[in-house]
Amino acid sequence: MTASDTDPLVRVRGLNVTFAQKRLLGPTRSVRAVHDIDFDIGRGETLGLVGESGSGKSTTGRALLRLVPVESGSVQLAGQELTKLRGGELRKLRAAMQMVFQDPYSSLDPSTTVGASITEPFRVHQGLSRNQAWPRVLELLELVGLPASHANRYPYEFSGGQRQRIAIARALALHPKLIVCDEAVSALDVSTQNQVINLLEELRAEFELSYLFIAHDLAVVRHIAHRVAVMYLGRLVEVGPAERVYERPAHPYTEALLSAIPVPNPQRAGERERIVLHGDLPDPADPPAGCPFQNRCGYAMDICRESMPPMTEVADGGTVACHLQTTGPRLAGAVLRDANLSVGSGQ
Ligand SMILES: Nc1ncnc2c1ncn2[C@@H]1O[C@H](COP(=O)(O)OP(=O)(O)OP(=O)(O)O)[C@@H](O)[C@H]1O
Repeated sequence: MTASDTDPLVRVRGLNVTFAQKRLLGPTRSVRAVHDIDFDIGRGETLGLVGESGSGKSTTGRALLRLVPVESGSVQLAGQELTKLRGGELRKLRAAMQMVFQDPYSSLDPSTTVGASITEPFRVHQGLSRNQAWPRVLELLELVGLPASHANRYPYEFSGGQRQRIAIARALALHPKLIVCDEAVSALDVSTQNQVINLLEELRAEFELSYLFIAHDLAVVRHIAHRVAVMYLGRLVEVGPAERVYERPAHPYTEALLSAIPVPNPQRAGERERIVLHGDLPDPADPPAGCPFQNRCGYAMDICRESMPPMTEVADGGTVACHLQTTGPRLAGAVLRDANLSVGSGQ
């Protein structure tokens, strides 16, 4: 099957990932980390994937790259089904899809110069010697804003932001189509975060890259995502154009995540009520009945405890899995609060 330029680069349908978790006490249990999710990523598009720790974001990113076993569902890259690939075909795929992690220390060998680390993809995938790959390494370092002369330095000689640039340089080596950035800027201070995000943005525009940009914090994603997908307990609960999601969240969980972002303009500070989510994310091995968010949702109705809401279209863009969309008032911030539904508000 071939894909036209207008088809999405990535097409995920009905993706499920289940882990067997061994426990010290008690039998091994089965945890569905990703539950029947669908999404697309366009060519040159950045999809932000947000949600609390444990919601299944990293597992989703890893499943795209086949770094965790896919239980069922379809993942296509440019029209090619990836879930059935083996051996050499899988290695080719790994060149087209790369991952940048939160902690580049884990991906950069501390005892190897960064230049030598960046030669690795050329050696493994293209059979080049270190000398043959070296000119490309120098180009890549300059592309990510580092002097080529730093190629002979070791990871510990760089700051966190510089190490992340090196990880990005290595990810770019084989001209990928998609980069999964898994909390790639989360450990950096805000100004370094902005610099790395600006770099990612420049590279996206120059090479028509697509990103799955994973972060637990909606504030980080705001500056880079064209669309945002919100994940809760292994499920996507809302997907939509970034502007709409930030201005008019359609899911109470998205609204709560947004309410935790400080409002930069003090004159607007009173406009957004802080919504405190009580309790932790439920145990994914023992999810609540009905909607997975119902036991923490200030708007929960009887139906929410009984049945899983289907994904439905939001009038001004995207989709949401929430009974409010079909039953009762739709969530549109102030509208719901005016309707005097209970919102757990904090300080
Ligand atoms: N290799 C694994 N073996 C067993 N369980 C796993 C494994 N990886 C993830 N899980 C479980 O899957 C669920 C989702 O984890 P995942 O890391 O994908 O979430 P996340 O949203 O990325 O959170 P975080 O930001 O903390 O990484 C969690 O319950 C986690 O314990």
